[in-house]
Amino acid sequence: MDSITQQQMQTYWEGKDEIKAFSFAKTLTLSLACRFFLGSDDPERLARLPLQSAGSYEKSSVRKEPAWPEEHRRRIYYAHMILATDASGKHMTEAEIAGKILGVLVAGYSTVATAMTFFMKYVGQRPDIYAKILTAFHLEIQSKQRLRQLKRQGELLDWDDIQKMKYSWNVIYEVMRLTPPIQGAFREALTDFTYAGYTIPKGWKIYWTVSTTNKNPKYFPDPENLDPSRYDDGKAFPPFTFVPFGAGPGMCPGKEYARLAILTFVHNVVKRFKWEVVFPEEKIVGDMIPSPEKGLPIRIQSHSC
Ligand code: HEM
Repeated sequence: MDSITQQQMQTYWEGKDEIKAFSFAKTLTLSLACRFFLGSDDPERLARLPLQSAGSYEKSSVRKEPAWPEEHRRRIYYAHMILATDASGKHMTEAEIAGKILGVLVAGYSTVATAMTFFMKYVGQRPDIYAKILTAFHLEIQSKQRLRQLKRQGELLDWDDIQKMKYSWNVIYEVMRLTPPIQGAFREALTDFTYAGYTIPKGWKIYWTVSTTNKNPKYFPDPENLDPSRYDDGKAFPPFTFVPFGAGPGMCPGKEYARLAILTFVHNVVKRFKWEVVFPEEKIVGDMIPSPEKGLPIRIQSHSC
C-alpha cells in the first residue's frame, strides 16, 4: 500500500500547485483495490468494470487468470474466491465469484476514497490538527531514526508503524463521525417494538443512520466540533453509539483494510505536503456516499518533515 501510495503521489502531486483531492483519492483507492482484490497492477482494467451496476460482469473472464505464485494465493481476494471450496469440496460458481468481487469493490472503493477526501477537507482547514499529526509522527510512530529510514532510505511503512499511528486514526474517526462515508444501512425488525412513540411492526425494514447516531450530544458533546481528543487513551464508547463501520454481526468486514489504506495515505500526505482548501464552503452532494461538488480542489506545497 505504501509503495502504491508513494508512486501515485509522485505522479499526481509532485511539481503541481493544485490538485483535486477527490479524483486523486479515487484513483489511489482503485489502484489499491485492483492490486489487493484482483491481483492486478493495471488500474485501467479495473476502471472498465461496471462498478455502478454490480449485477453485470463479463461472465467468461472470471477464471482466465494466469496461475498466481503461492504468495498471491494467500494475499489476493480474487485468488481466495477461486480456490475456496465449501465443506463438500465444491467451488463457487463464476456468478458467485463475480458477485462477491463486485461487492467488495463497490463497498470498499469509494468509501475509502471518501474518508481520505474529507480528511483533506477538515485537516486542510485545521492547521492545529495538521501540526499535531506531524508531531505525533515523531512522538508515537517513529524515532527520528525510523523517520529517516522511511524518508531518505526509501523504506516502506510496516505493520508496527501503522499500529502506532493512534492520533492520526483518532482524527480519521472524527472525520468519519462528521461525514460518514456510508450514511446508514438496513435492518429488519425481529419483533414489534415502539420507538419515540412510533410502533414498528415485526418484519419491517428499518434504515438506521450513522450520522445522527454519531452526533448524539449525550456521547459526543459539542457534536459538530472536530475533536480527536474524544478518543484519547483508547476511550471506548458504549456499544452502538459510535458506528462509522456499523455494528453487530453485519459490521463492515473491510474496516482493517480501510484503516491500513487511510493511515498509509495520511502518513504520506502529511509527511510530504501542506495544503489549503480552495473552496472552504464547497457544497457536499450525494446521498449514500457524500462527495464535494467540485472534487475538493486543494493548493499544495511540498515540504520535508
Ligand atoms: C472508510 C471505509 C469504510 C466505511 C466507513 C465502511 C462502512 C460500512 C458500513 C457502515 C457498513 C454497514 C454495516 C452494518 O450494517 O452494520 C458496511 C458494510 C460492508 N462493508 Fe464497509 N466500509 C468501509 C470500507 C470497506 C471496505 C474497504 C470493504 C471491502 C474490502 C468493505 C466491505 C463491506 C461489506 C462487504 C459490507 C457488508 C457487510 C454485511 O452486510 O455483512 N467496506 N461498511
